[in-house]
Amino acid sequence: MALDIKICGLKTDQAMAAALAGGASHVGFIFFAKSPRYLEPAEAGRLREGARGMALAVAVTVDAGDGFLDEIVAKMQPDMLQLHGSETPERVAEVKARHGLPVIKALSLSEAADLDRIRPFIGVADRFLFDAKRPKGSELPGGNGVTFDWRILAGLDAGVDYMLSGGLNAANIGDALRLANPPAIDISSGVESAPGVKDPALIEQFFRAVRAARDDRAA
Ligand SMILES: O=C(O)c1ccccc1NCC(=O)[C@H](O)[C@H](O)COP(=O)(O)O
Repeated sequence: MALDIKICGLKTDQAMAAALAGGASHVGFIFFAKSPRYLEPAEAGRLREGARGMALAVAVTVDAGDGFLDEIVAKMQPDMLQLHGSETPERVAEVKARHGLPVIKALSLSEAADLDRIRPFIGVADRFLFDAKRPKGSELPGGNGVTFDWRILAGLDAGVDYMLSGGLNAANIGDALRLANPPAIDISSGVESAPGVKDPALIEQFFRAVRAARDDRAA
């Protein structure tokens, strides 16, 4: 089974080049002003050009209004939108209809009961991104480098398409793939040398770890 890999929070040509060289299927850009990964839509538009035809460009927003979404779509031309706030199923449907783009809905999980929150979005969101809950004191809904108990995904209805996210890195990706067997994975701070600073060497190391884990499973 193919594994989609999203490298999120890209800000530089060097990090983009490393993500594409490793085989990223998705590249993500953050439009949340408090994030150290924030990019202006026009700059994200410039960077995403380098990925055209190689990886899908994802615009990550948090409870964004129509005006900001319109600007992002016009200046960046994303292939997908990731809604990473407290958007309702109705808002997800509205955003999809307004922009005609597939939507990834991010949901934070910490216990099996949280899986119930997925149900109202089924048939509305095109894909889910399951992340950890934000730690106390963090202003960021994502990009916190925190994992959740991947074993709760065993209770997920078959056929729910999702990206496993939250605190992944080269050291734990083997366990994550073994325990959850996700169709897609997403990583941000695990390939950074400091908040918001992607490290091409860490990106390369992550892809190597993914390949090694998959080779082990195939053997
Ligand atoms: O990364 C951010 O700064 C961010 C800020 C606001 C909303 C979402 C954000 N990130 C979204 C992502 O898809 C991250 O890749 C995801 O949360 C995992 O991050 P990490 O735990 O650092 O790998």
